[in-house]
Amino acid sequence: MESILKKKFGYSQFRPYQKEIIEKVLDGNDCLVVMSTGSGKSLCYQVPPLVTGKTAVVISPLLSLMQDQVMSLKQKGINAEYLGSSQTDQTAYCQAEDGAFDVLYMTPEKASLLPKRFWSNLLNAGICLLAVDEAHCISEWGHDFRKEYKQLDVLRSILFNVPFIGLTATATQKVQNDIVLSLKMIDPYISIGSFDRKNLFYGVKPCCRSQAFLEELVKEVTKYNSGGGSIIIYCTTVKDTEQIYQLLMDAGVTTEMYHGQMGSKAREQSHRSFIRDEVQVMVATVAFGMGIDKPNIRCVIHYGCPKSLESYYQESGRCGRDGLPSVCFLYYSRSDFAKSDFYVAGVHSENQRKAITESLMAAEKYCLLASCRRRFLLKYFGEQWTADCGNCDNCTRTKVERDLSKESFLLLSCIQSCGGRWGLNMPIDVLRGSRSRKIMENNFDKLLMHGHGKDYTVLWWKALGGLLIAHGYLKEIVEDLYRKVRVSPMGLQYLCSANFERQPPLILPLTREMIDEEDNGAQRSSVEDQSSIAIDDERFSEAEKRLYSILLGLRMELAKENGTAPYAICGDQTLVRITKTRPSTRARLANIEGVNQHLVTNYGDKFLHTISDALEELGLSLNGDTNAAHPIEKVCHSAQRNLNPAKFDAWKMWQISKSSVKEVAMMGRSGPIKEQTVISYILEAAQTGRELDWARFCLDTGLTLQIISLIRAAISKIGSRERLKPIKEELPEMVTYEHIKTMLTMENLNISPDEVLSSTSSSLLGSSTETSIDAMGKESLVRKQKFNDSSICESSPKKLHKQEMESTEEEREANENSIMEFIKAHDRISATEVINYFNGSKAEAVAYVLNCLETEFLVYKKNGLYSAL
Ligand SMILES: Nc1ncnc2c1ncn2[C@@H]1O[C@H](COP(=O)(O)OP(=O)(O)OP(=O)(O)O)[C@@H](O)[C@H]1O
Repeated sequence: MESILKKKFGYSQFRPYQKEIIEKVLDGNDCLVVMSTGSGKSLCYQVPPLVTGKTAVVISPLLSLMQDQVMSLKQKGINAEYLGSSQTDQTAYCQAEDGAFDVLYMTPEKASLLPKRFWSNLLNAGICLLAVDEAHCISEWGHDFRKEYKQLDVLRSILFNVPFIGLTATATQKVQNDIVLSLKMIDPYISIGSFDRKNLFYGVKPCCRSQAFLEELVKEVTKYNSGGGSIIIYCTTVKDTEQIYQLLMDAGVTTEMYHGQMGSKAREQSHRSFIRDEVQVMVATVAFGMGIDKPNIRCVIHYGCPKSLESYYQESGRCGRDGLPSVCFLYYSRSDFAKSDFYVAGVHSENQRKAITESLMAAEKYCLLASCRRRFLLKYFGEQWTADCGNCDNCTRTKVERDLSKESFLLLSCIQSCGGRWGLNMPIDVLRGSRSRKIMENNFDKLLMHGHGKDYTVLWWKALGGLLIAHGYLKEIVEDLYRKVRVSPMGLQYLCSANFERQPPLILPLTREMIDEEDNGAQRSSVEDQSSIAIDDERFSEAEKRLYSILLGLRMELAKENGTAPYAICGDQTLVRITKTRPSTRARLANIEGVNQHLVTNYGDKFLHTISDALEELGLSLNGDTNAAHPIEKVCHSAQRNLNPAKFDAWKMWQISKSSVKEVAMMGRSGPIKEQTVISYILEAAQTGRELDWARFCLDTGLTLQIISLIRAAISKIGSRERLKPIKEELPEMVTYEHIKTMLTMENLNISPDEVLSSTSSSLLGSSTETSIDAMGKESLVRKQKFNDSSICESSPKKLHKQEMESTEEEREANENSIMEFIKAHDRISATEVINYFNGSKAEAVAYVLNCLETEFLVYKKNGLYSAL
């Protein structure tokens, strides 16, 4: 399975839950998968057909989504197709029933209309699973119920022995039960992952629909747009969509628009140009919801509160699917919360009407919150999360807290005196001294607190109401589809402990609305400070930024040539890794996380040539930061610790000014210092998170692969790496304390010395080896006689060590098969170990075969260690 994962998808390891789910499906179990948006659910049904050679049938709600997925899979060399009304290829149907496709998508309508003969033919050819994507659509309790999904149960009796998988990102317990029952699942394996999307920043702000606000919004979008990523602005109405689209276009931001009143051709066109990166900004209604599978959306803005918290989670979840930091903003106005009548119109089922009203209430609460938004979201989906996330507006904003005992007492006692039969409007009107007919009829003008709340606006009181609900002093219920607010037992307790003159302190954080209201709405129309959340630019140098944009151009060109979307060629994060790594060979390219075999075979040479052509002008070297090839778990330890000026100077001179250790030693702040001291200063800088060119550092300090293996042998002999002295005592004089410290520091920082040193030694091997590998392309596995070519690199550091080995051990010669066998038997083995083992062949030749095996996707290297694929 791992081999399929790397070859077809370019990934070196499964994400949490994926492997278990795939194994369960392969064992024939039904499965229910509830995992966050962008967590990688699709892989759970895309891998089994590649393992079994049988078709996976996938039910998906939208044609556009199916088309995008098919396009993406084709770029991975996976045979995929969809059946639906817009399928123009008539042969697709016949091929589908013959089992010609690995993955076959269809809408629920299509699935229930296909004749039995189709299914029995496909069953004969082989079906490995039936996946129901967006499975929450099957449930009336779900936020997006679709009646066509209900008919899918007929397939159960036809596909009796085929495992069914239901997949969704949003399912409460009720919805989960409904999915299992509706799909007639038998003892399903249920996998529920976290709903947390760590890379997303959540922000909310009240807005008024003024011209000034819209202008601010346009400014904001323009700013994000200049950062390069894609943006979606979701509007709640077609009118808003058209207005914002026009404003953006007038401001010179090339934008697409998508809503239900557009013709299907126009919508398709709009969708396509957004997906293909021809435009960066999309203004849309939620009609442009589920179908978006674009990984590099950096910002999702909701202009207007969505109809439910589930929808918000789904729609904002389109953001940052490639795992890079991205932001989700929600701009609401109070009138958005009064739309439940509109949403329930035409819905006959009482259950569904209640579910819709409650979901809107949850979205309202999310908007009005003064505490951590992520915690609220996760709690809503049943996850316990106690800490503040530090990655939402409420966590990052300086909290303004105040004693609101007087105001809270007034509101609580007024709600209690009004009999708990109303929403917030009535008690607030009483507090503000209204003499409306309703108030007079109910004698509420006689209440003690009547008119005592005039100092604050209606909106301020509503915000306080929301705050008291969030803190448990009030509770909101839905009765006969009306929202009512009552004092909770905790609120009653508070009322009992207080009276009109004196109340115990009640310190609460002010919500943004309250602050804005107190400032007389001075900031209400602006989107201001949210923009301070900068998207990490991956810490590119200027030259790397230019290379990245050249590679973006190449990807776009390749996508156009192949009629596909740039992200289907490879994701942005993969492109970042290619930029940082700057591979010189197909093997190095293949090794990069996210690069699959299809890319290497079809576009590999174009990438390599583009990189090598650009480098000279940009002043960058080939085979740059080889550790950037894989996702690195961030090393935090002491990363933020400051360095003292002498250490910082030493690091700066070496890393930035590119001086040698010797030169730095000569130019110490207060006179020359020892080279050993310089080395330890630089290593300390690396430990505090500063960048270091490890390849140059190893060269400068004389650390070689041979020394690394000697140090490793010494460590394994004494069984500890804690103290340097015993290690040093096991080693020849030539190995210094600085060598040992450097190797240990690299390993502590999760940097593989083997990887860094193989890259330096293979660049030392000169271009003849590299070119011959490239020129031989796909059938390039090396022949035996090449190994004995003694002209290659007489001075390789490995040679000395190999001579030592040769004198004591039998000679083992390397060839493609013997190396493969060796790696299979010793999973996760370093290049040095392979080279040392094959003592009958030259080190360079062994490295060369390893390179070729890697290009062929027969072996895979991670953290400098090889595994067989
Ligand atoms: N094992 C993996 N390693 C790295 N990336 C992965 C892995 N599995 C999936 N991905 C990537 O994660 C992204 C999201 O995956 P996917 O589209 O399957 O999400 P999803 O869970 O179906 O989301 P949604 O519910 O929003 O449709 C894709 O770009 C996919 O290629």
